[in-house]
Amino acid sequence: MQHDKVLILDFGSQYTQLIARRVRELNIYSEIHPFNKIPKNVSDYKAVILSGSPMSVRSDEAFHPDLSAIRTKKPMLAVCYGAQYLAHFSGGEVAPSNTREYGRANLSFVKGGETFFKNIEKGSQVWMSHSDTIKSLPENGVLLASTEDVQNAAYKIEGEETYAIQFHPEVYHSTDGKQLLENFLIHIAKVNPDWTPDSFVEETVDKLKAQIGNDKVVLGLSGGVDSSVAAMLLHKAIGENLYCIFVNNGLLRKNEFTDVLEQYKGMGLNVKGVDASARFLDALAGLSDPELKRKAIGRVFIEVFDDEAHQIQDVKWLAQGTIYPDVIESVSATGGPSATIKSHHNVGGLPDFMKLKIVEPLKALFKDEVRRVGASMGMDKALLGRHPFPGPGLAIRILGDITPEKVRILQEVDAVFINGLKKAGLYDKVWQAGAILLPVNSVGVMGDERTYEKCVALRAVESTDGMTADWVNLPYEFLQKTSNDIINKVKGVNRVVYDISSKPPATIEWE
Ligand SMILES: Nc1ncnc2c1ncn2[C@@H]1O[C@H](COP(=O)(O)OP(=O)(O)OP(=O)(O)O)[C@@H](O)[C@H]1O
Ligand SMILES: O=c1[nH]c(=O)c2[nH+]cn([C@@H]3O[C@H](COP(=O)(O)O)[C@@H](O)[C@H]3O)c2[nH]1
Ligand SMILES: NC(=O)CC[C@H](N)C(=O)O
Ligand SMILES: [Mg+2]
Repeated sequence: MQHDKVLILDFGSQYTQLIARRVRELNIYSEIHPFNKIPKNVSDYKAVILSGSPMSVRSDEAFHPDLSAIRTKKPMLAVCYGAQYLAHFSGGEVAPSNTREYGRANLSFVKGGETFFKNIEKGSQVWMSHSDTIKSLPENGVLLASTEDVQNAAYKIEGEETYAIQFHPEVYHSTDGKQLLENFLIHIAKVNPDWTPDSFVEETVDKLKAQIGNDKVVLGLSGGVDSSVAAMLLHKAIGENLYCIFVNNGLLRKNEFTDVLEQYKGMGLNVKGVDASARFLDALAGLSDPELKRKAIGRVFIEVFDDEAHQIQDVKWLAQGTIYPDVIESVSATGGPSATIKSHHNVGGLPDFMKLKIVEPLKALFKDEVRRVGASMGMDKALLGRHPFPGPGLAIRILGDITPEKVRILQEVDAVFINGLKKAGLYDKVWQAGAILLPVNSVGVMGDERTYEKCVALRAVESTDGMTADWVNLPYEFLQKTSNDIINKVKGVNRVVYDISSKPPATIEWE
């Protein structure tokens, strides 16, 4: 059966895959292509979406593809850079904006009677991430919506099925984003929502069987959602030939090594715990640059997996629970032009000395999709509900260099915070939480004595996919009690602060 297809042209936005994923939620099939490789058969697509970009249209190197095969021939939706692009090169004006426009905004004006804004009202929350702004609309531009700071937040071109928006409908925090995509794709472009993906589990297990055959696979298992779901998929595909390795990198949460090993009992998986704390801490000694720390950790992980693979013998594959956000923030996914934000420890390829091939069955999915895949395999709710915890662990929450004493302090602080959330019934209302040890000492007074001790920050965010996030409005009473508990129980800390930054412009982790 032939499905209607949507073409997404990638200008390197962090969110391009998120556009594809929102489209997928509407049961519509889409393909992402780099902006400079527009497919020849454009007529096969029912609609085109232009993504955002780290590039500025005002730059000499601005991405400037020839869209004549698309414009006026196909319904087109231009997002952020796309919207600026249409304005800048067609008689409008784009300029650097006076104030930085990142994060939440609300529509203060919505033109009535427009299918594009069907079921979306004035006041609707939209998410911004840009530093250029559209000063004047292109030729035949008609204003469709504004926010308080952005006059030209949405426009269409009269006489065409061309729409442009400055905000990002693909991110979860644009509350009517999905509705807007539905309005454009289904009601304007008349795309048939007939693409229900075949059961991901069934399809993936078949693919894994064909790919791996009778080979042996080593899998990095972390206790987290992604690697556990990847392990279950591989277990279904290759059974006994899957060897799971859980590494203690010395940067786990308090008691996590034993707790996690305990949790896997009874799941039918073959799991081995490897304590490599000393190796990791040695590799990190003296490093304080975030990227150098991440790369050192990535390297030691691979060394440990490699050693284990040699012991098992004849291992051909290394499996990881890598998911899409790990990939997009580390490298440019479609060979396109996105910026590296931070190097996730599990991405970036294998060193030459290691001969294992990589298998990553969840690489195209987002966290909440992974959770749904896990649920469809009947996995434990508590495991699936666990907050994400980064592979480099506390190393990227101890700003600056790492010492065993700093790890101890942060493990204690983190345990007070996380156990407190659980006790207060708040854990499941938060997407991810943790504590950060700042490289700052401040003066305090305890029992009439002067102290000069560490400051910790608490971070709790809500998100669906980790790509955008907002800080959680934790009750004051809870923050008050947690702060007291931390300062009273954890020696070496005399000050607690709460992080109130959204992503973007901040990230969830501090490094
Ligand atoms: N301590 C560890 N031991 C072995 N492998 C690990 C460890 N930590 C991370 N990994 C590997 O790195 C991958 C990425 O880690 P990441 O934290 O993003 O995912 P996760 O731990 O599976 O899930 P979650 O995001 O819910 O914590 C994991 O899927 C796993 O393959
Ligand atoms: O396995 C991982 N290896 C990493 O190197 C890494 N860096 C960030 N994260 C997790 O990714 C999500 C987004 O984090 P950021 O907003 O800090 O980029 C959050 O859930 C982070 O905890 C990592 N996970
Ligand atoms: N997210 C985007 O597409 C940003 C576009 C452009 N780089 C800006 O900063 O305005
Ligand atoms: Mg993890």
